[in-house]
Amino acid sequence: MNIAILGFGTVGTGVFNMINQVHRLTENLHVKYVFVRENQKDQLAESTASFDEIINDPEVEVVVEVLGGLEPAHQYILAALRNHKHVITANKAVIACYLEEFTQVATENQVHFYFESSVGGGTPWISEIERAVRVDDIDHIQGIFNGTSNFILDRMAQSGAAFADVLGQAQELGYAEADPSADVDGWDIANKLCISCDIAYDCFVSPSQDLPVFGIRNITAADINAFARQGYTVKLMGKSRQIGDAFDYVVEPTLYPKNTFEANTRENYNLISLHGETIGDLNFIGQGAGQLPTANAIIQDILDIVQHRDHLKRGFERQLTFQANLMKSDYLLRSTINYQQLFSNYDAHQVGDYVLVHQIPVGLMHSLMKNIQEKDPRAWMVNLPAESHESAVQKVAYN
Ligand SMILES: NC(=O)C1=CN([C@@H]2O[C@H](COP(=O)(O)OP(=O)(O)OC[C@H]3O[C@@H](n4cnc5c(N)ncnc54)[C@H](OP(=O)(O)O)[C@@H]3O)[C@@H](O)[C@H]2O)C=CC1
Ligand SMILES: N[C@@H](CC=O)C(=O)O
Repeated sequence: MNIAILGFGTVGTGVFNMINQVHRLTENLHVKYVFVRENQKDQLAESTASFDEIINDPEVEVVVEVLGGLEPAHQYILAALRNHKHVITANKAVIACYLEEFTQVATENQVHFYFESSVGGGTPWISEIERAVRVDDIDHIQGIFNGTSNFILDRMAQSGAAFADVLGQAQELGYAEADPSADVDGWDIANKLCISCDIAYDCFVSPSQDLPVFGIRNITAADINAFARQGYTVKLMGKSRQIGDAFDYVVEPTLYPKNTFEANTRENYNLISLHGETIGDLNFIGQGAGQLPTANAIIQDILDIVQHRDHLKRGFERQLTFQANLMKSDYLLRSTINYQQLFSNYDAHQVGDYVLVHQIPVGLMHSLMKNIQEKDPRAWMVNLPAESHESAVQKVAYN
């Protein structure tokens, strides 16, 4: 099978090397083209800077898109599908925006559009949601979906290193996005959560700036230490619940006691979970970022095409309504501004360096936080899930 790889960065290089060096089922795979920028076209025998050469070559059956970003990735994927090439991509930003369109164009042209590596890196997550929904309605998705932010939080907690230094290490290791603000501000998780909801709920969820998304840019060593001293760990989580015809969706730092799976998810690993009616909770752990785990998942998709293992096709026909305030929760907020008036309708009081806000609707807390950050850009908040709550509040806030 002839393959073209679009992009020769961290992931593209990994796919190229694995196909050429790892001879198990990959021995019948052949990389015919590697699409690069004009000034890099002499890099390899397979390099080309002409996308047209690739899509007009009838010998190319599979196009692997690992350029990143929205354009030209979006147009290249559509052109490849329309030229009857199967497309595999790790690019969650473009999938989150255009999955509905890609699915439709792939179906019209009788080719496959596969994207296992886009969520969870090497962790088999998309394929397991697809299996789960054959039997169950999934009503809850939650997880550590971003390797870079988990690496940063873990290294800061373990070694006391500064945020900027650890981010630099994540970039050197190939975990971070080209623009790492997507990793630290939560938007990479937002994209991954959209894709997961699309498949789990069969309802296309478009990423938008209105979604409640809050990251770890403002976390300090003092925050991490305050929680760690009492046995709690901060994780940047993506969460969604579906209740009746409504669903919610949130990305936020969250506090976990040290004996939980979440607190023990280290380095660049992801821990992603779903809840189904009959299966109960299912947890998946694996490397969520990095060259070889991601390339591995891409090659699994290629082999699914070779072996005619068709993935689930979703029509995105369900009409679910997004409700930012579907759930209430407790938050610890650190800010220099006077919060009294903002939280006057809620039980909110100062405990140590933080304000504890009880049982506030999640979407409302996020929109109030946006207001707070207009006056205090360094403000930060962390969610306290019910299961962490009792002991966390008492220990963290009062010590
Ligand atoms: N790294 C990881 O762990 C994971 C990454 N992903 C996703 O995989 C994709 C690729 O990531 P990664 O390999 O890390 O990113 P890189 O930035 O390392 O690689 C992207 C490559 O594509 C090139 N490129 C971008 N635009 C063009 C263009 N228009 N024409 C030619 N070449 C272009 C870049 O060149 P230049 O540098 O000159 O811009 C770069 O060499 C992204 O969508 C990412 O989100 C998914 C899972 C894990
Ligand atoms: N930047 C992403 C790469 C994988 O999706 C991450 O850190 O998780």
